[in-house]
Amino acid sequence: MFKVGFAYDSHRFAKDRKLFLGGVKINSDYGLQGHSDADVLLHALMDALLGAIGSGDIGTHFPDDEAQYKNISSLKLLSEVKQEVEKKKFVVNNCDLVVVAEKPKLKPYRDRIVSSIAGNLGIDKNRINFKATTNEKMGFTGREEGMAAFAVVSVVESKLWQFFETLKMEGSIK
Ligand SMILES: Nc1ccn([C@@H]2O[C@H](COP(=O)(O)O)[C@@H](O)[C@H]2O)c(=O)n1
Ligand SMILES: C[C@@]1(CO)OP(=O)(O)OP(=O)(O)OC[C@H]1O
Repeated sequence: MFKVGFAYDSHRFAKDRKLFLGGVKINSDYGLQGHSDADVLLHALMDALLGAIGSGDIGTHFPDDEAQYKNISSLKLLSEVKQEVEKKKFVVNNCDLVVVAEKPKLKPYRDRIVSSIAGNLGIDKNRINFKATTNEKMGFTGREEGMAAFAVVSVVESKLWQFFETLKMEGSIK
């Protein structure tokens, strides 16, 4: 069985905070406000993964009033979400991710962000697509009050995935 998940997250800019996107430290005068490291991109990705497997959302798994999550790296939370995906016997097929921000320019970080997420999820880099867009100076992102991110993911049942892998090895499919 194939399933898809979709998610949105946003965080307000804050001084004296480091900016992390996809687990990668980004050069910026501002970071993002949050209980965790506020990695808005990983938050959208995790919520999309949890959505795909019917497991709620990050706020339920990692409550923002629990001290253990204070300033936690969202990469650690992503590892837990990955375990949840495996527990439900699914494999991540692909992720399409977008950050909405006027600045900083994120294109130069694309490869690092993709590698970071692929490494954490243990999947091929070609299964992840990252992009960034401005909001053409409109709305809260346009006014540079914060950043937003969207994520779409697809997951495949592990057994079906193994079946496809066998077909690939036999050369029956690409
Ligand atoms: N924070 C951002 C925003 C955009 N980009 C890149 O610029 C391209 C054009 O963006 P528009 O919002 O004007 O469509 C976009 O496709 C990205 O390649 C970026 O790197 N960082
Ligand atoms: C990531 C968590 C962890 O406590 O905290 P925040 O960084 O505040 O992020 P948000 O997306 O507002 O809420 C989800 C929480 O699970």
